Amino acid sequence: MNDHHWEAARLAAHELGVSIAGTPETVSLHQVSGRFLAADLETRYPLPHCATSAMDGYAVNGPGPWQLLKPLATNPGAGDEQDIAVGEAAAVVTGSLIPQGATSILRVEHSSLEGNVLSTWRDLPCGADIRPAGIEAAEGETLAVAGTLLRAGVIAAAAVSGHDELLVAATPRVHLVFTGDEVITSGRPAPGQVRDGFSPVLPQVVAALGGGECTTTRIGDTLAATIAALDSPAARAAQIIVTTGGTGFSDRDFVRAAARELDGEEVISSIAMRPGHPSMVSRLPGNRLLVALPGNPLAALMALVTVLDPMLRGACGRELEQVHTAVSATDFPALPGRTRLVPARWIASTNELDTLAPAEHVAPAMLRGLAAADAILVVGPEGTSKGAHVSYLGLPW
Ligand SMILES: Nc1nc2c(c(=O)[nH]1)N[C@H]1C(S)=C(S)[C@@H](COP(=O)(O)OP(=O)(O)OC[C@H]3O[C@@H](n4cnc5c(N)ncnc54)[C@H](O)[C@@H]3O)O[C@H]1N2
Ligand code: MOO
Repeated sequence: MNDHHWEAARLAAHELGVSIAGTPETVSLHQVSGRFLAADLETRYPLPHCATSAMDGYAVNGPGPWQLLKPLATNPGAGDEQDIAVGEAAAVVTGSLIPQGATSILRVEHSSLEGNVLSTWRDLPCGADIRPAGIEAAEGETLAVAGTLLRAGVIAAAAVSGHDELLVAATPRVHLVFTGDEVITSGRPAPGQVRDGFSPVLPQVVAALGGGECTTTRIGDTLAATIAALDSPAARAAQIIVTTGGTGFSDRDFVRAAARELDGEEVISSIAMRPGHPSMVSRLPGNRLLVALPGNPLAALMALVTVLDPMLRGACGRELEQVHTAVSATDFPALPGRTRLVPARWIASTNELDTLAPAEHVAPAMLRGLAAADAILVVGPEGTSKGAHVSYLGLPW
């Protein structure tokens, strides 16, 4: 078996994702939540596009007291703003256009009105509470770059900067195949059975990473069932097929053999990582990618972080996530030929960088450590020592 280095596996998976990226599509702002921008988001006009009042009160010209020309404000946009000369004022509300001649806005709570003479006991600097046109952004200024996840803040900014629809990355179609005769989906497992840790989370994780809604199927451990699952109409309609389990070399593991039977080209045979070593990526006919995650639950999720996240990023026009740097709370001895991925927690420290401590219960078949984790330590084969820098990735879900 020819191991891919961990970094090389990530890069290869990202490139494979790029190779299956679909044509970006234009989608209504009301439907873009959770999608990824396919082009930089630029303002269509200056923000704000006209000078407006930031407060309810009075537009005034020069120092007070002022003659109030217009005691009642009209709605912003009514188009009946009145020019004011030095010593004059006109009522405004928040968002009103600034009348010609106004030098500042006097807040209503800082004003007193006797007859039509308006005054204030406060200092009123020139420009106070006037929102000048373009103060937030010029026309054509970039608010978010291609690859940004469209969430509330960006979508709202797109709306107020003049967009009705956005160009978003195409959603790669993903088909999930859960293998294992012993895997049950509810209740208490009998001896030899296990509860399925993948089907309750993989669809959501795939969707969050840009894969949209998945199709899923569950199969037992036979070669025929595995071939049929990789060649079913749903699997043939998908661009990425993800299997769980069956990556090993026992007479009960069929994913590699099934991929070969279907003329798959094994691009990644295994990854020099722990856990997750038997992960496999194959290119199936029809420009479809097979990501085979191991059955051990932590191994599968660390393989997902290593391969599926980069692949979906590539397919959605996003960059590979760069690893970050923290301080290691513990020694990790060298482990020649293996990169370790270890669920970890932030701990209080006085270091210049934040400190990550490995979680407990992080063997390949355990999920307890991941359940408590804030991040994933990435420890190279050379290991690291307490207090030294160490790489980490955020949790992608
Ligand atoms: N002789 C060797 N045995 C194993 C090796 C090895 O190098 N030599 N590698 C080990 C490693 S590392 C891993 S990882 C696993 C890979 O196993 P498979 O991908 O073939 O997966 P299975 O054999 O089908 O299952 C392994 C394990 O995971 C449990 N499982 C499967 N599906 C689920 C699920 N949906 N939810 C929870 N748990 C699941 C399954 O019951 C098994 O216990 O092989 C090692 N063996
Ligand atoms: O590497 Mo396996 O992937 O330890 O469970």
